Amino acid sequence: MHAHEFRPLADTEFRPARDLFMRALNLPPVTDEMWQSVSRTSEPGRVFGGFLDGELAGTALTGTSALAVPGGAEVPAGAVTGVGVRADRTRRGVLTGLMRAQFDDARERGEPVTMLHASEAVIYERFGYGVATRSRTVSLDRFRAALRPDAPRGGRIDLLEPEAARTVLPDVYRGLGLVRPGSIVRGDAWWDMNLAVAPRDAVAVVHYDPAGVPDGFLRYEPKSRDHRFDDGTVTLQVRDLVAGDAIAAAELWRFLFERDLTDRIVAVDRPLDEPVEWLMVDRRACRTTAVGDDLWVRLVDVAAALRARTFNAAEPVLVEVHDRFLPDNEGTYRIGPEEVERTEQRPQLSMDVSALAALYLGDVSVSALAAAGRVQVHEPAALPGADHLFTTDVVPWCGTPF
Ligand SMILES: CC(=O)SCCNC(=O)CCNC(=O)[C@H](O)C(C)(C)COP(=O)(O)OP(=O)(O)OC[C@H]1O[C@@H](n2cnc3c(N)ncnc32)[C@H](O)[C@@H]1OP(=O)(O)O
Repeated sequence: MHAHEFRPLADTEFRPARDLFMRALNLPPVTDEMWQSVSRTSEPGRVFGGFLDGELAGTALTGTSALAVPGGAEVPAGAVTGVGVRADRTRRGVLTGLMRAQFDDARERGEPVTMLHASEAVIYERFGYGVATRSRTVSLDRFRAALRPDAPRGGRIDLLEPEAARTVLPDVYRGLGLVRPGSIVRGDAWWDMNLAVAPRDAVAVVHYDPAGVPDGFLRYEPKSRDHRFDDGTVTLQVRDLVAGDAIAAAELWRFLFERDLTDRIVAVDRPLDEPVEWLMVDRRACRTTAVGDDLWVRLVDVAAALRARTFNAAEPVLVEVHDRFLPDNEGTYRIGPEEVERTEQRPQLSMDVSALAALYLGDVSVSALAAAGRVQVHEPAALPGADHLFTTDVVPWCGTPF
């Protein structure tokens, strides 16, 4: 038996922890130069170490952020990342202890929610996480990708000088506000790291409305193949496109479609309902090549998390929540537009807290989870009302890797 210990790491331990994480992902340790940009993501008190017999065996860190929920509130939320356990120390409960340390810390800080992007889909459900947003990858044939004449038009687009991206883009993102449920606050450390890891040929552009106010931006990287060895096609890889309205979005796509020396545009992490095809003369020039789970959410404090979002007008529904990892969340909740309260009444529905997390931002319906056996229905008449309560008019989307 090993002696387990879990604690926040001291500043001097941040870099060894980062190297351990990189090795767990089969990546090389960070260089001194990279550490300059990455180190700020290690917030004092929020980098956790898991020790076996006194030796660092695993790590996980939380970034301080906030999550937009249905109704528009921004809920304080811990962004969990940097999770890794030494390959020779896995399956000894190190991740389990790190998760518990993170949830305790989130509760102490009054964060009712934690969130992450998962390396594998089978890791986090046991800790109560559920898939709360999904995203798609689109691939566009640039030579067929003309916009329809009735596509929204307006404003102007400016290229950013590479050095200006770090100062301009955070302000533009902040100015837009969190554009959908599922969008998250990007702190300074996030921008430091993301711009530092971008390749040197990365391009950023900003869209301005007719009054000169920035209302959207885009970052992409041209990937060219050398025509002496193969067909020499060039793909623009779009990593970040956030727009405040339909005009900015259409203009940013137009900018991509009109790029010279470009054969293909591939955009990752896009909202499922983004109307790119509807903007195009030839909608088949846009193919969805992947749809995947995006943001995983954990309701660390179920009542506080549910109270932070709005629900549609409908009769309250009585939901029994199972939570093996954080059992003080267990119980029956009356969930309605006016109140979320614990109750001793008999539940109409039962579900694991991971299923409730999947419902939280409106990405999936209660009925769909019931059909999959993830929600147990004791009173079938309650199901349509529960669907209506949780439904949102906007498809949730995160769009921020971390
Ligand atoms: C948010 C992010 O940062 S995502 C990045 C996650 N990191 C990685 O994928 C790096 C490579 N993998 C690793 O470092 C480790 O294998 C981890 C972190 C995934 C798991 O760490 P471990 O210390 O082995 O987990 P731990 O021993 O606490 O396992 C808890 C349970 O989860 C299960 N489990 C853990 N990882 C996996 C997995 N990848 N696939 C299936 N089951 C898993 C264990 O079998 C165990 O089950 P049990 O309780 O029924 O026995």
